[in-house]
Amino acid sequence: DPPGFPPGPRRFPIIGSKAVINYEGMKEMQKVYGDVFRTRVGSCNSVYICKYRLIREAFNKVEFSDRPSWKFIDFFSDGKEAGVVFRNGPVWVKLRRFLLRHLRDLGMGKSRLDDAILQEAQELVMNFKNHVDRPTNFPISINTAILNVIWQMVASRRYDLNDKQTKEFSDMMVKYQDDLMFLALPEFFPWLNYLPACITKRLCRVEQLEASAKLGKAMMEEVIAKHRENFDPASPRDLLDEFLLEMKAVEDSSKDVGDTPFNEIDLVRTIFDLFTAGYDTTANMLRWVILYMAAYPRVQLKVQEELDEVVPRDTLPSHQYRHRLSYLEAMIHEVLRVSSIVTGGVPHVTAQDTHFAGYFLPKGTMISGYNLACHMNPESWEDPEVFQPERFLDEVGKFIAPKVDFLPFGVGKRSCLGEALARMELYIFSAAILQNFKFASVSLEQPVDLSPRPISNLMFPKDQLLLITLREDETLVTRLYLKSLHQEHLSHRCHHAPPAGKAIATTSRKSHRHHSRNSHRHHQQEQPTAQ
Ligand code: HEM
Repeated sequence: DPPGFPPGPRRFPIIGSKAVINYEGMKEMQKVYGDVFRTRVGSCNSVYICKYRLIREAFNKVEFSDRPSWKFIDFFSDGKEAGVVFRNGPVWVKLRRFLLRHLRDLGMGKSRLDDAILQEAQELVMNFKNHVDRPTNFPISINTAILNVIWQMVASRRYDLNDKQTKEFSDMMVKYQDDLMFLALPEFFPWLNYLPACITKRLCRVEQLEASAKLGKAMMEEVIAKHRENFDPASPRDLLDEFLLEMKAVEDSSKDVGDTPFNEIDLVRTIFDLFTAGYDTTANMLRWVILYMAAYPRVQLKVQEELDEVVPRDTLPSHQYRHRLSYLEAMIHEVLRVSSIVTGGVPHVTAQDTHFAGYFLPKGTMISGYNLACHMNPESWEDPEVFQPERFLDEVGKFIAPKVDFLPFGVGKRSCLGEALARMELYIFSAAILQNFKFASVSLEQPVDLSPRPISNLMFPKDQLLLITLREDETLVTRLYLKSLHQEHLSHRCHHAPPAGKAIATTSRKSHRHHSRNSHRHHQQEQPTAQ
């Protein structure tokens, strides 16, 4: 390590050092080495920043805003640097600005895209009905709904839930992400390059990746070709049209426009980037929401009571209801916090030699803003391991947006481009399914498994069986049981709650709700019945 480099665990030749693989591992290293430390995988150093203030300070600086120039990342674009996620310099700046502007204009986080998401939510609810009353895995329709929202935004197109091509595409995206990790191996273990080519190829899953990339590219190219056929420069319909418009401007320009992202390769890769960045993340966040609701039935019930109070049962929860659904918003924030789905963020590298937090970081040092450390910081979050949506509510039950130690979408110049879209999707999809369904573990003997399935820097939930039931179909017995459970809970927390049995017989649904809505300030932690 160069002089002044952050400290870290002992390094060994070839393999590197102890790595951060989970929360406990991170905490242990933070305790020994401080908020900024180094690990080493093979021959690559990686610096972890584990304090919110420092992550924000670093990621707001240009010199911390580059991505690693990994050759394997450009596999999809035939080895050419392209797209937005792993792009650096002025071309990245141009492309990021273009995307942000048009995503905003297309209604990201506003009402226009709201309609597209509502349509998908309706389809999702219809599809979930096929999975009720028997143990089921997460319905695959979650993937299709999320894919369709991106397709609508990019190319005004949606696919049927049962469409064969969608299934192929969705499988390909998941497989591509998993396989890509293997292609990364020679980047960290350069000696692999000296093995016979056929062995390295097999080890790095090159053939599988080639097949996935071919399929992905063919689909993108088909969509682009169709768009070109009826492209009207006077009225761009979607992001793809806006991109074609920029490409035309570059072609028509008599001046030298310098390096530009507006060309065919960047177009295909940028669309692919939006899928890789926005599909698995959002789909798995929705799965986390479902799992946490199944594990914490009382939280689920409170979300549903609030929904019943604010949104008419026969109406889908469009964005106009959002500001009145404080508990739902708090629940989503709490799931974002505890799941910390993009745990280590997407890697950055230093663009030049730099000094930071008392250390020297040479150009090209890989930096990870470790958001899980912030999300579990006891200085900001009381009992951080406890799942408690109430922490995001003020004393009158109104949602309060967190100001520090909350960065599921990153922070600074490279922060998530699709944050507003992802938030809108999480809100509408969670509200729509919780309005209609109840989620539970299959049995008390088979509790919900909230331990993550870590894949590189991501924390995805594990596949598992769940029980989905229709809310309208709840038998009177279940309803009474749930009410008594709830009432019992209130009488534990809230001294003025009436005795459980009596409340069922005499309390009207409205006043019952009144108790539950006002009681969250008395609540401590809701114990999961299934955990
Ligand atoms: C719950 C869902 C999502 C989560 C948790 C999430 C999280 C993140 C995080 C942590 C980063 C890295 C920030 C950094 O490097 O400092 C990121 C980058 C990015 N995200 Fe998201 N994201 C989500 C959904 C989406 C969606 C729906 C889209 C768009 C369709 C999207 C597009 C992007 C892009 C393009 C980048 C790279 C930005 C750049 O390098 O300039 N994300 N996201």
